[in-house]
Amino acid sequence: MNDNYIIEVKDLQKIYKVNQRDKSGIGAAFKTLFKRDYKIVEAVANISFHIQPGEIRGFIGPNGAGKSTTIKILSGVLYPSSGEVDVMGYTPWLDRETLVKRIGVVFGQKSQLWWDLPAIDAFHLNKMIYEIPDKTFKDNLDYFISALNIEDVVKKPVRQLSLGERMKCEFVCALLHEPPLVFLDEPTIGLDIYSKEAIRTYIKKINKDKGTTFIVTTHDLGDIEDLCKNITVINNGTITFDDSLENLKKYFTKKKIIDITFSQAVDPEDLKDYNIKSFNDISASIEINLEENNLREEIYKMWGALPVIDLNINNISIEEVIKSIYDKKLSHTG
Ligand SMILES: Nc1ncnc2c1ncn2[C@@H]1O[C@H](COP(=O)(O)OP(=O)(O)OP(=O)(O)O)[C@@H](O)[C@H]1O
Repeated sequence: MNDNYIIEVKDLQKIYKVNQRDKSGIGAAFKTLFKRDYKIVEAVANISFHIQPGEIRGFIGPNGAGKSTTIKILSGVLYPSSGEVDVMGYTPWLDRETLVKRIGVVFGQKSQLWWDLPAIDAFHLNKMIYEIPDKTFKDNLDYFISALNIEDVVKKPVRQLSLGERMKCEFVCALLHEPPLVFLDEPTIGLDIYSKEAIRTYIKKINKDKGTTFIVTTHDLGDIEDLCKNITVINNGTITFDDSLENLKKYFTKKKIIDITFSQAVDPEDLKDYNIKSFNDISASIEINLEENNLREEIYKMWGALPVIDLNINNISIEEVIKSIYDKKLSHTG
């Protein structure tokens, strides 16, 4: 496989065989003891992609798209049904023990810390598990404590920490053994905007200082916009977009959203010639395609024909952009 990539995935497929029962109840349960019906779920359908060292890659998709299944295969937790995967020279499901020492995982919704113990104790436990040399452990601990400003935080029992403080400790726990590759699963879920911003700042700092590659799985598009240069979108088990965020946005610079407020209720019939994104009698959001329409003319036309009191011209939001990929209105692999 290609030495320039930290992860290379070729034609990866994962099929789950799910036990099916037509009816509920004891009778149906008894019947399945003798005759089982199975349904095949193709969670990952022959996907291929690669990631370069030092990237912060967004790996996103709607619920049930196949993200967790793919990440579990990449981290050696699951066997695939077919395909090839190379993670830092290892085949994850065959070399799990070695690979585990070279990767880190942070789950926004699952803690690796011990509830009743201070985080510093969990860090020392990880030192033993990962056989981190004394000096590396001390240097990394000093680096993270100072970078994340958690000198006092690490000494308190985890149950007394705020979610933001706990997340910082989760990061330290996952990174003390200096893994070159870290999987982040919803790293900012439940955090307030300041803590989200702080966590994103630390991810970027660690990526810059240590060259750590991060794979970020998230439904928070703020994480993607702030952190990731490249994104891979998976939907129904297939990759529908795999390129830079910049190229993704380029598709949409030809479109503008006009948010209009009316002085009185408007009949939706009066807007029938427009591509309406939302409408509620006294306000509307209208999408204008600049390749087909002249923005200036459209605005003059609206102003003349409708009781407009306020009007704002906006770019398409990242949410709209990603939604159009999820809705399969756009697919592209770079
Ligand atoms: N152990 C399993 N057995 C059977 N089907 C499974 C199993 N794990 C996942 N699936 C199915 O595979 C598909 C992909 O699931 P997966 O958990 O990978 O999605 P996801 O993108 O991580 O979703 P979410 O954002 O909701 O976590 C779904 O249809 C799911 O129901």
